[in-house]
Order: sequence, then structure tokens, then C-alpha cells
Amino acid sequence: MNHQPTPQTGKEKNPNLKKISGITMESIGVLMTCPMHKYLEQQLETHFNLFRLWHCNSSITEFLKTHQGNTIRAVVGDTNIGADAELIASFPNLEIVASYSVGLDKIDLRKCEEKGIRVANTPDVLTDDVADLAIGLILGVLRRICASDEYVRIGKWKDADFGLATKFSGKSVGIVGLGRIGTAIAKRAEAFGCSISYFSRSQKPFANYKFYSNIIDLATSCQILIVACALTEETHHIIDREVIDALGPKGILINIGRGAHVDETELVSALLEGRLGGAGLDVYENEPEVPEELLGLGNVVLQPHVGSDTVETSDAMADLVISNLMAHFSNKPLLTPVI
Ligand SMILES: O=CC(=O)O
Repeated sequence: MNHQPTPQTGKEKNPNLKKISGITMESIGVLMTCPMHKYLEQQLETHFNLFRLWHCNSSITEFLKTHQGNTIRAVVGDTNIGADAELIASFPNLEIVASYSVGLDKIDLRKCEEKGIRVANTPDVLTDDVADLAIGLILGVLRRICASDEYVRIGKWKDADFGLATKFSGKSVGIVGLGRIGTAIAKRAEAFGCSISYFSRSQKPFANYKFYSNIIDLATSCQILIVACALTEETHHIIDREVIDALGPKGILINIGRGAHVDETELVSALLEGRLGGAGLDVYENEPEVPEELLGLGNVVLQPHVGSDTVETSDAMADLVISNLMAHFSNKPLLTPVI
């Protein structure tokens, strides 16, 4: 989730952000945990007193050698570095963690709750992009888009036709987690004529899709299994050997959730042994490390955790982070509260 600067200069206060009169925020200490989106950094710098943890070797101990811990009243983290127990304990005046992500797995929510620290994330604005990428990964794997692109580029087409791929339209799609993103994926897959089923903690009354209360049954019944749930203690390694074997040698696994949803060792061996048909992955257990074995496999499409990384969505996420911080420091309700 490293972003290139977008065309804005970012020097001006964004006119789209609500003006909160009478409140000076420039003295409020905000700590950014790692480089994210340049526009977000510029906006934070414009509106607040911004500190960058990576300027101190990403070490809180280093940071505290040169800065007062009590200066920091807000933390902006992301999917790489959020707010763990050590960070929360280091800043006694911390009031809010505003995450530049929808996922909350890098935030110690229990500690935040205990200490009365508010938490906000960036849901909704990124739903379309992540759902689009899930469909892109399915098409990438089934229609072998990356391999056929390379085939053209290296001139192999002149020697022979590329060969056949696999049809997507009409396949059965199973979704793990029918939240905002899972639902957006379901809608897109429906448009491809796919039958949709899902697994989640409870049946969703709004959904007209077949519900499975057991993930093995879902994996057995579908051809494409998509992981779209939040990473929690319960969903860690939810895709284990049993689920992978239930999906089977013709099944495709798509992961746009978190790497730790999948037992990566089991995934790699299933792909190498032909017990799984293919995989489309945006996330990995040890990012940015990707298992070496996957790099040589033609039935796998790999993305570098870029589900929400478009200019439009990244700007919208940044605006939401700033708006949440401004709302908090002007005693207004958070726009997207978690705690
Ligand atoms: O992975 C992306 C996010 O959580 O926003």
C-alpha cells in the first residue's frame, strides 16, 4: 500500500473538507506511522502538527528520544503499521486512531476500548475498487490474462496460438464474508451469470444468495471461492487444508482480504501438488514477502496488496481520515466510527 504522489499540490486546505470555524488544529500532534498516500500526508501537514514515525527509523523508542510522547493526540496508521499495544502505551494523550484502511487488524482494538481511544476507518469509499479487483483476479486466473499478455509481448504468438483458457461466466461463486465488499463482489459476479452462495457468522436477511453455515460445505459447492471477510482471531487461517481440499483441483481461490486468512503453506503445497486449480492473490501472510514457489506458477495471479489503490479511492480515503480527525477535535460525531 505505498502510493505515488497524485497530481494535487496538497498545499491548500481541501475545500471539500468541512470548514470547522473557530477551532485551531495546527497545534494538535498527529503521528503518521508510515508513508501512505502523499496527498494524505500533505493534508495532515496542512491541518495539523504532523510527525512521521519513519523519520525515526519507524521506532517508537527512537521517536521518544527526540519528541515528547504527550504531544501526540492522534495516530494515522494503515495496513502496514497501525496502532499496537506498544504504540498505544507510548502516547498517554492519544485520543484517536484514524486508520487509512478499512481493515482493523493492525489496531489493538481492545486496548483502545480500555483506554477510551476512538477509532475510525475508511469503509465504503473503497468497496468498488476492491470488488473490481476481485473480479479482475478471477478473470486473470481463468482467462490467463497475464500469461497471454506475456505471450504476445515476447513474440510467441508468431509461432503458435496461445491455447485455451477457462470460462468465467456462469460459474458458481462462493463468498466468505458477505459484508460491504462481499456484497459488491456478489453483485458483480451476478452480472456474469454466476450463482452466488456465501458463508458468514450469520445468515443475512437482505441477501438472496444461498447461505452456508459451514465453510467446508461452501467450498465443496462452489468453483470459485473468494475471501472477503475481516481478519479476526476467528477468521485467522479460515482457509486451511480442509477448505482447500474441499474446493479441489478445479477450484480457484481468490483472496482480497488479508494474507493471514489463508494458511499459506497449505495453499502453496496444494497448488504445487495440483490439489487446487489456481489462485488470485492480493494479500500474503508476510507482506511484502511472497512465497518463492508461487512465482513460478502459471495458474496463479499475484498483486501487491493494491485492492483500493486507485487515485480516486486513495484521495477519498485520505479525505475521510482528515474529516474524522477534524470531527473528533471539534467534538462532532465521527463519520465512520469503529469505537
Ligand atoms: O487492505 C486494505 C484496507 O484495509 O483498506
